Amino acid sequence: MTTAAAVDAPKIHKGLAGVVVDTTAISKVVPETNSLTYRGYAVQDLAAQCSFEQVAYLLWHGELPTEAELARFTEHERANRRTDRSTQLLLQRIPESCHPMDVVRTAISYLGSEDPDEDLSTPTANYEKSSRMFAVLPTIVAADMRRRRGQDPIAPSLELGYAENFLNMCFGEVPDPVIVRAFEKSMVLYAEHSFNASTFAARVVTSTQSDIYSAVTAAIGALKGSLHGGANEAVMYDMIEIDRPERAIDWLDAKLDAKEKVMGFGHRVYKRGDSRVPTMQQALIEVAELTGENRWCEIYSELESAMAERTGIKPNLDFPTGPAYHMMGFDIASFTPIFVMSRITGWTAHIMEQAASNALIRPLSQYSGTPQRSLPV
Ligand SMILES: CC(=O)SCCNC(=O)CCNC(=O)[C@H](O)C(C)(C)COP(=O)(O)OP(=O)(O)OC[C@H]1O[C@@H](n2cnc3c(N)ncnc32)[C@H](O)[C@@H]1OP(=O)(O)O
Ligand SMILES: O=C([O-])CC(=O)C(=O)O
Repeated sequence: MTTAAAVDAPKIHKGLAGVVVDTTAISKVVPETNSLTYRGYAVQDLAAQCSFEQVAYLLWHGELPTEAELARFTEHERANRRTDRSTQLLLQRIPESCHPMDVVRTAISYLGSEDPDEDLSTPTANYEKSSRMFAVLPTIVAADMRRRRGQDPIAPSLELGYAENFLNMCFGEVPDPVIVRAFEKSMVLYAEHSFNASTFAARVVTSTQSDIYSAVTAAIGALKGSLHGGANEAVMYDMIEIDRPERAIDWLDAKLDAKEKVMGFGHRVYKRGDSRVPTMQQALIEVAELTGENRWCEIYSELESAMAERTGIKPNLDFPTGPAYHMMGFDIASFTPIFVMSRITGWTAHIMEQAASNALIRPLSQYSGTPQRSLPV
């Protein structure tokens, strides 16, 4: 028999799964057709044909830039790459024992505290702040990676494009064009993905009329977790633990028997595979062919097919990106900060969209605690 209380009980959408909370004109994820578009363009086409600067412009403006618009955009981006002295000193003081995601989170928070117009949230002000964060983040991530290696930072170049400049600041040279293109594709693929957890965190903060730096800081915190952006690091640690392709299946079975999550697999929205994986998997293969290191691709294939056989669960974007970044030469702990460098575009596009059509985000909960009672006398 259904009780009156059960009839009245609201349906709980744990983790907001399946709940549509707002509209967005920035990107569209269609799990049924395995497609993802940014402002109407298929992400695969953007990854194949566009620079990351063009995609950033597209996400913010809704249209791809003309040549003249791109020239102005690029000039502005390059002019904003440098960190100031006080940011450099701050970055040197953050303990190396902390995760590099803590460094980018702190750096963005500090940028906010330095901005005399921190609380100015007009569309123009927010666009300017977004552009600055976009331009300066690679300098911060590269300097932190080098610091942990005991190396001095390399100043940004005004001559190089976004991807080449970042790689140069990390490694002291621009690597082979295969690496540059694979890296740039990863930037395009990571840039935007509708109401994922970190973007939603940014929108929640924005909805209270807080400032853009606070919203991005919250988003960085959300991305750090291993169920979200942190998975790209976890994938590589797992692959290193597996070590050899012939050990992959036993490793996987032990994980599944222990009811542990296999990092880099599964997705809240895609249940038939992540639309971005084929493009990134191809980039991974190209990087492996260049470096001559087949081990990670072999472990990849073993895990992918055994996971499909045992659970039907497919890889997400973090699965090919982890080993690709490793072979490009990045330190594993910097993988998620690199994701931040890309997703700053999507986050800030959403922050501006939320601010332009705001409603405080405040869902309801159903109380499950002790019924009301009196204080002891
Ligand atoms: C860029 C990104 O953020 S992509 C996501 C990166 N995150 C990861 O790779 C972490 C590993 N994956 C996961 O934890 C999950 O797939 C998530 C969190 C991403 C999405 O999961 P949800 O939609 O919340 O589904 P949920 O976690 O409830 O899983 C549903 C079922 O599939 C299983 N499952 C889902 N993903 C995995 C996985 N990676 N390994 C093992 N089992 C899994 C769950 O155990 C659960 O099984 P059950 O019904 O028997 O309990
Ligand atoms: O959409 C999600 O839930 C996670 C994801 O793939 C992303 O943020 O790129």
